[in-house]
Amino acid sequence: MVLALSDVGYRWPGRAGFSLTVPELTVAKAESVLLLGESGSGKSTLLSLICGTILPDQGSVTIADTNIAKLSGGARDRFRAEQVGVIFQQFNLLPFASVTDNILLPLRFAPARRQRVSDAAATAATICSALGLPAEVMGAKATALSVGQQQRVAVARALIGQPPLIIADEPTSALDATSQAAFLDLLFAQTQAHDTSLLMVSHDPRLGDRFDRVIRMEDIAQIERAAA
Ligand SMILES: Nc1ncnc2c1ncn2[C@@H]1O[C@H](COP(=O)(O)OP(=O)(O)OP(=O)(O)O)[C@@H](O)[C@H]1O
Repeated sequence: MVLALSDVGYRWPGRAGFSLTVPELTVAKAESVLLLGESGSGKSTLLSLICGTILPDQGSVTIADTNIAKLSGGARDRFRAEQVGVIFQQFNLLPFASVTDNILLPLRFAPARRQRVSDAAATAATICSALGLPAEVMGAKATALSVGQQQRVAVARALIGQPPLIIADEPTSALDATSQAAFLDLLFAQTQAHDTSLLMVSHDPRLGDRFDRVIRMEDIAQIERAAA
């Protein structure tokens, strides 16, 4: 398994009203999984647990056979950079850095991932071209791009150096239906070419037929929500 959660429990510090429990969640190598859930059902909390930006109060989150809670903070940051490509809802690009520098950013913290890329700038350009980004934009600042182009840069940054797992948090929410379909075509072409596992979060069930498996927050997690 590329990703395995077992008996995970989490409560935000100081927020007694909300708790999330996930008995089991797995994603296999090369598998694509769509995770559906209502707003407030804990999807972002779950992704933070998977990325190791928060640690479970109980249970384990295992990526590529490593329990991420067992790593020290710095080692966990490096491990995440090596193993996980993340596409956030807001893309989180560095606004004043060039497109190329934004894409190469995760490699700075991930020597093994860096080693899979012999010529980093050329690889960034190849991925961008596969994602339909014109070569002229490579030197442009991220802020100069359209939303659709920024989204492709975020995808290229997640894909570079072939991390085994891609986590995507509502990456299509800013797009119309046609652009959504085109975006998923590009994303799947890349993940399938490299046997990359994909866990994507959305509230849109219409995306489901593109994925190997669709799961719902209410089926995999128990959420406790009490009035504050
Ligand atoms: N950083 C945080 N600190 C404290 N509480 C938080 C934090 N992030 C989320 N929560 C709380 O956790 C609960 C679940 O929120 P979460 O963002 O995980 O849900 P979601 O399914 O991702 O929602 P949405 O689809 O609206 O993004 C909410 O009660 C929220 O207030």
